[in-house]
Amino acid sequence: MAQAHRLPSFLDHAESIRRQAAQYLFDYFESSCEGAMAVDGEARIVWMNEQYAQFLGLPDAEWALGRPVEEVIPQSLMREVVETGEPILLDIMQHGEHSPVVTRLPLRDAGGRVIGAVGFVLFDDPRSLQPVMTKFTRLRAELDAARRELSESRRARYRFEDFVGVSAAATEVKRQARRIAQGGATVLLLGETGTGKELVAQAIHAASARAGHPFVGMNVAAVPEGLLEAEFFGVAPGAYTGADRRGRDGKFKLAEGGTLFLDEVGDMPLHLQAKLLRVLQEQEFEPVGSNRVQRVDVRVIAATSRDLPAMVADGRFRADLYFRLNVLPITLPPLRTRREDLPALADALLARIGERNGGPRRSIAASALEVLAAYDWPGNVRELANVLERATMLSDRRRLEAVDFAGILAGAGPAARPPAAPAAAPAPAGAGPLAAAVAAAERDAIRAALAAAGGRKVEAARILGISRATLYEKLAQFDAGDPV
Ligand SMILES: Nc1ncnc2c1ncn2[C@@H]1O[C@H](COP(=O)(O)OP(=O)(O)OP(=O)(O)O)[C@@H](O)[C@H]1O
Repeated sequence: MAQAHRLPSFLDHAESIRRQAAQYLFDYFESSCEGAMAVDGEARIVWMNEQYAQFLGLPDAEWALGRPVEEVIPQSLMREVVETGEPILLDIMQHGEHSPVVTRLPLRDAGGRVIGAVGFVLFDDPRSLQPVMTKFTRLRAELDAARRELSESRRARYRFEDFVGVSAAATEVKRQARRIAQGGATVLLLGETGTGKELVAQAIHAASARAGHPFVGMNVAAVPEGLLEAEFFGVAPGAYTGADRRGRDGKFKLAEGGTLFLDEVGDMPLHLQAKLLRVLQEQEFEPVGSNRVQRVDVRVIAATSRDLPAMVADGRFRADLYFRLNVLPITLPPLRTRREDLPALADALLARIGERNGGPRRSIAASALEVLAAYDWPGNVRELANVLERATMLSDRRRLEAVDFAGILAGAGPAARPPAAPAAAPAPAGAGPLAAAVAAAERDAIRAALAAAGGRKVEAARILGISRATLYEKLAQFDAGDPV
């Protein structure tokens, strides 16, 4: 029974169904479309239905038989189909006032030789295709916009002028970074969270010979470990099923010719450290699921808030990779060791906030700066920007006073408490819409956790009971200026 499909009677039966299907399909097409015709191997018309004859304005279909196709339809491409043996599946043919949508297929004999062609007029007007065309045009516009946005996001946003600081430590960072920008060597940026490592990385790229090429950033700690290798090196076509089956480029490929910023490189799993070392040394790698070596020309700027030498000593970070990365280290000083930068930073950040949110340009009073100077800033400049943004949202004063920071820095410890306010007591920190209060509470919790963890994000995430990735997401939202 299992072999029934090999029996001659079954094969006859199958062939008869196939023939009926072919006939039915042809009849259906012929009657439902606007016109149909066939030509022989010399492109002479051998058949045409009456609808088509009428459409073309001929006396009748028989009149066309035996004539070269161009004599009846001057712009026909049926001869091309016969000569090339290639179908023209969808085309718009100009015929007088009409622009019918047509399809043309070669006809072959049992030996595969082209013996003619058949053509159908699918619609007499391409407007019938309008819904499809509208959708196509919209999708293409969306794709173009997404591509533009992507290339925009691969451009460095910051330059050295954006790195604010007059202290000796800040000036030294800028001097070193400017010098390093000229060469092409790997750079290692060290410093606590929010000290400006990414800003400096972008500035180095923008001042380097690679400025015209992409700047691609990647936060190693924010990507789940299982996805890191694909994220870095890409995936070969066919390596995965589903959405990734066609393969995709990794960050190294995307950064070709430019700079790859690897944030939190200390969080890189050991097995990938070897692959990273190879790219740094040989400028080559293999995508996931491929053994074809790809070459890249990418400058790597790595950053970490971790103590890499201690990690090397513990065996959690490869010594050879550390030495390879540590050729040109730059340490960004924490904000609490350069409080003299606070006035200039507050000024620049208030200008940035004003530009983004609109409204009057705010300034900051000396009394308020005193309050800020007394605080420890575990989240460094990022935290300062967040605190200033909240103060501008909670206060209408154009010149922010100490009292405007009272509720905001209250959770930050006695050192940060402002002197007793002479003016009316400020509104409680939570007054306002619920979403804003929840967001503010979230920020306070994150700030407190970062303070307790001495600025180490992995530890702060543990205290908060959230994943590292979630913490990074929230910090990024704060950077993006999500209202709180
Ligand atoms: N010296 C500075 N002048 C002006 N803005 C700064 C400075 N340093 C940091 N910032 C701002 O602070 C925010 C955080 O900076 P950045 O993301 O570069 O820090 P990071 O050290 O890379 O932090 P993380 O380690 O958490 O990724 C950004 O909005 C950045 O523009």
